[in-house]
Amino acid sequence: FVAKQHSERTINTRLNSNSNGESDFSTPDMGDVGFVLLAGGTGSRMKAGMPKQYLPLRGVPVLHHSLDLFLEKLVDHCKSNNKGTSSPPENVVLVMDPLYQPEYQSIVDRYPGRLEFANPGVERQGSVENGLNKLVEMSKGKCQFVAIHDSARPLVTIEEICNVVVDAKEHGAAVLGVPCKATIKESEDGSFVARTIPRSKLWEVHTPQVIKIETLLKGFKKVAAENLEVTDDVSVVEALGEPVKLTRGEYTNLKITTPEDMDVAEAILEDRKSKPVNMLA
Ligand SMILES: C[C@](O)(CO)[C@H](O)COP(=O)(O)O
Repeated sequence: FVAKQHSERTINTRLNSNSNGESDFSTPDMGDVGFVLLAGGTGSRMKAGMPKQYLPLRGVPVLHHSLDLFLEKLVDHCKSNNKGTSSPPENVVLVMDPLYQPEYQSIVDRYPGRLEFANPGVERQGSVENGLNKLVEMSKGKCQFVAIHDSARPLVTIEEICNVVVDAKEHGAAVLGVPCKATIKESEDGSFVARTIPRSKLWEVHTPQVIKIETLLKGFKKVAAENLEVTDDVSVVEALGEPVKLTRGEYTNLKITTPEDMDVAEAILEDRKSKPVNMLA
């Protein structure tokens, strides 16, 4: 009996639902949230001959996991939760190198008005700007918030997405993250330690990063005018001096960067026994 109870609890924790099959977290209205999926990178650290977002993970390219989540699983989740009070997301922009776009045209055609391409910029911020402009255009101003996600983070969960959207709606901007486990040292020259940053203050941030569109547009202007270097999206909000909520995420939301990350991601998906991504195969 104890073993049965334990295994039921484990399963329910994994699925994040109670015994009635309802989720244990709140599902926000996603009707005014658009998704920008960044898949324009070259993945040079992977040394795989092709960008990491196209490498096979559980039989489908890495980026399909996020596409499937935003276009199918999250939509199903919103429809089946909160008794119809959470409308599903309607707009997804896929930022992708024009070289690869023809290969993905048939997938885009399967979601008319819901999925569109944007071209990458030179840096991350350029790609985000292009994706955001496309989102504003395709949603005809309906989207108030943008959720920016790295296609190299295929393990993000519906619960994490719901939590970060809830926080962004309350605070204007929110980012998924986890407290740092390692001690982080700073170096000026890459050879010697300059200082150690108190670990209790450090968070490793992930994506999606969810931001009010109006704020992000304002932030882009400041970043361009002051030539600021930003490596993530909420930095733009920080530059404006506006608050960014840290939403506690999962350590499993890793960014596939080097070859061993693929093995870890495969193992996590195997452990979750997650539903296969077959609609895009
Ligand atoms: C946004 C990010 O995932 C936060 O950890 C990270 O900064 C992205 O870096 P990338 O070099 O644009 O992949």
